Amino acid sequence: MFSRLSRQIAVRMSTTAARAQKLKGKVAIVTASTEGIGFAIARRLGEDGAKVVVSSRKQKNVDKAVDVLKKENLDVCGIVCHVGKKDDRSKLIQKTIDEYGGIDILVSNAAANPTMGPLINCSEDAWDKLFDTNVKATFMLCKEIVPHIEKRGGGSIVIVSSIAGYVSSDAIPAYAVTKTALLGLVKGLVGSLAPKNIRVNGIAPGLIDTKFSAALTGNPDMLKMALPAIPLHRPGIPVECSGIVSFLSSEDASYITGENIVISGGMPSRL
Ligand SMILES: NC(=O)c1ccc[n+]([C@@H]2O[C@H](COP(=O)([O-])OP(=O)(O)OC[C@H]3O[C@@H](n4cnc5c(N)ncnc54)[C@H](O)[C@@H]3O)[C@@H](O)[C@H]2O)c1
Repeated sequence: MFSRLSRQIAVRMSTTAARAQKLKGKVAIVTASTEGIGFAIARRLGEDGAKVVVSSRKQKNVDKAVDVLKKENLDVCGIVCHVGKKDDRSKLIQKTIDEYGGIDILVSNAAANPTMGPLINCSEDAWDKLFDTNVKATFMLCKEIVPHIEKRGGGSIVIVSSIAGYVSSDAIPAYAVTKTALLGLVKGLVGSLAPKNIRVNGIAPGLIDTKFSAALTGNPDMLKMALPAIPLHRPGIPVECSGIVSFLSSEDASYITGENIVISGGMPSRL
């Protein structure tokens, strides 16, 4: 039985054409994908052959991102989705089914960061907002999408956490705690999703030049202080987080589940 499975996998993986469009026929949802890391991931999954549903909280940002990607001849559509709102999540799933007939890949990328400063000063409201958006919404979206991936015979989930989930952060420690929780969510989901042939992995970006990190990357003095901790001595750019997500979502990663991959220019990660 296993040798037949090995042969099937080898055949699927050895075709050069299949590798060039390794996500052909797959349908992907990427949350918070109208800019930054999410947009780069949506573009890469589209370039690798997937049909992609982009989303974020504002219609005008969704329209703009869809327009840009369509002009690149990618098969995309979009819808507004605030991941913390159940109704928005349901509409995102329904839109994907209506447009593309199923779901194979989920990339959960949305995150909020409403607070800075010492953890002990974090207000209850900020704590709730962080955990609702970053942790609860991620879990609920996985839970709601899993039956659809299962109907397709299996697929992949990638959860975007952060290097801050490993090393915490003096500046944004409460956000860092939510990202540590996501590292655990990846590990925790493996057991219940493996029997459904759904793999779940995570990426943990380091300092990536986006709006999210602009307070640091856009401030030369702060950036100068941050760079010595990064062996590659520069911030990353969003596209540098995209190839690994395509890989993890593809058959090339068919025996990889429960892993969190750090993309940090060499910044050490440990728990
Ligand atoms: N930029 C970095 O240095 C860095 C480092 C580690 C991890 N990350 C993570 O990468 C992911 C993407 O961040 P980015 O750097 O591309 O920033 P970004 O600001 O470009 O994107 C963040 C996105 O999240 C969206 N968002 C926030 N709350 C949302 C909600 N409730 N529903 C839907 N969308 C929501 C925003 O609209 C925005 O599009 C986040 O999970 C972030 O935590 C970023």
